[in-house]
Amino acid sequence: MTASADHALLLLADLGEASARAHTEATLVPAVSAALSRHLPLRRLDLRRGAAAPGAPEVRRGAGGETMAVFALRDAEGAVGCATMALGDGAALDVSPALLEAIGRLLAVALRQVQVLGRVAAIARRAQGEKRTLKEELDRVALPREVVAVGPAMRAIFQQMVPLVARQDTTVLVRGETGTGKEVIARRIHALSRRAERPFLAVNCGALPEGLVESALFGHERGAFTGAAARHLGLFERASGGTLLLDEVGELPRAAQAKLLRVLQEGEIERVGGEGAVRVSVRVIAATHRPLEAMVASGAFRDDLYYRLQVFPIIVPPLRERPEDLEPLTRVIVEKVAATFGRTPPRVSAESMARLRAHGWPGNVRELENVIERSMVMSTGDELILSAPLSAAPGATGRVTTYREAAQRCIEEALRAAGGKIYGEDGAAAALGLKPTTLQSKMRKLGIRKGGEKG
Ligand SMILES: Nc1ncnc2c1ncn2[C@@H]1O[C@H](COP(=O)(O)OP(=O)(O)OP(=O)(O)O)[C@@H](O)[C@H]1O
Repeated sequence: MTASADHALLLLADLGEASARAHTEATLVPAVSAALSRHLPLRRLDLRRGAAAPGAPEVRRGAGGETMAVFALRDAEGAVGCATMALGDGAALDVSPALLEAIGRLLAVALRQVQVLGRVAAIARRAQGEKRTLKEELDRVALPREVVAVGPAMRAIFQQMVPLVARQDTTVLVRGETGTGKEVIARRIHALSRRAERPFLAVNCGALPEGLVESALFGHERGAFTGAAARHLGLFERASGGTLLLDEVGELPRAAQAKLLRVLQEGEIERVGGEGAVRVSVRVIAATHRPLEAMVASGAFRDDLYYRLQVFPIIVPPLRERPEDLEPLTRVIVEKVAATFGRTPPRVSAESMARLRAHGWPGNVRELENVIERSMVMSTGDELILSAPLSAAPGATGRVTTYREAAQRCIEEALRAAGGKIYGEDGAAAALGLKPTTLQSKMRKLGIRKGGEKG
């Protein structure tokens, strides 16, 4: 008995439909097995990609009375593999070589199709993965909303230099006037570095009392000096694995400079009163607004340390040299201050912006923050009324909030103007209207050294 033409057509139609629905090899075999079972006493179906098949379909009796039909999976493009069907009793009579060949063609097409679909799915998965990685990378390097870098100089710093240097452990020297955003840059480098999960610590070297500089940075052992009641870990050890910002690095006394050089070169510190070296892994970012070259020339700053720090300098331009940043900075700061006041951000009129543009900003972004904060306190409506004058005092950085800071700044400026000289008619004491000894005592209390060296 031969399968009727109708029966064969129905079988092939069912098989074609079932295979078209399968998208993976794993779902193809059960789907086509189910379709075949509706027309034949199918016990097992085995599809083997790449396996050699007989030239013409073979039908033979297998062990246990089964009928085994072995035929090639071949389509217009060539051979794909081999199929074996185990059929129940008497089926042999129902499967003609022509029907087996037709089944073999349909299955070959189906196998090629799931193979292509598999490849497409893999490509899509990879593309998805790449898109995610790319997006993660973009998110990672994208600036947080509150950091403004619109002008070309700041864009180059935040989009090119910072991501580049963040990947390595290089020492970075950030130079720029006070309040330009040196610490913002240092934090960004840390955030994009492999140390991001470890601490970021910042210290203003100029604010450390001279006698305590080394202990603050490198720590001390118990009993290292009077008052050292217990072992104290310095900033280098506390920043372990992370980043340490040494702000106003030019203010470090020479002895501390030598120790800093050792950390940078050998990755080792020695606690004050300690006997051995302690290994530390800390990325150092130094910052300064001082002309380090002049300090090297005068001997106040070690030249070897200077060259070690200069490996990757980042120069931050003052706010007056990046007018493109002023308006977005104003907007961001107005929003930030409004949020802390729990208010809706007021509007900044064109006239106010013009006034802000005309200002010189000696205290840079910090001064702008201060001006906006002060103006916000005074303007209660929905428009920002700028304080007049803009800054509390010409040249003020806008950050001076305590007597200590004001006094420090005042003395530092007088010392700078007098070239570090305290005594004499052209000395800082005379300029401040103080007795030299009074000035010296104030300097000691405030931790100020003359001209950044030992005072
Ligand atoms: N690009 C910027 N976008 C937004 N805010 C900024 C930006 N630059 C600086 N600021 C803000 O200005 C203030 C001063 O910045 P920062 O402390 O980084 O300056 P600095 O150069 O380190 O100052 P100093 O020389 O006094 O140490 C901070 O409150 C900071 O958030």
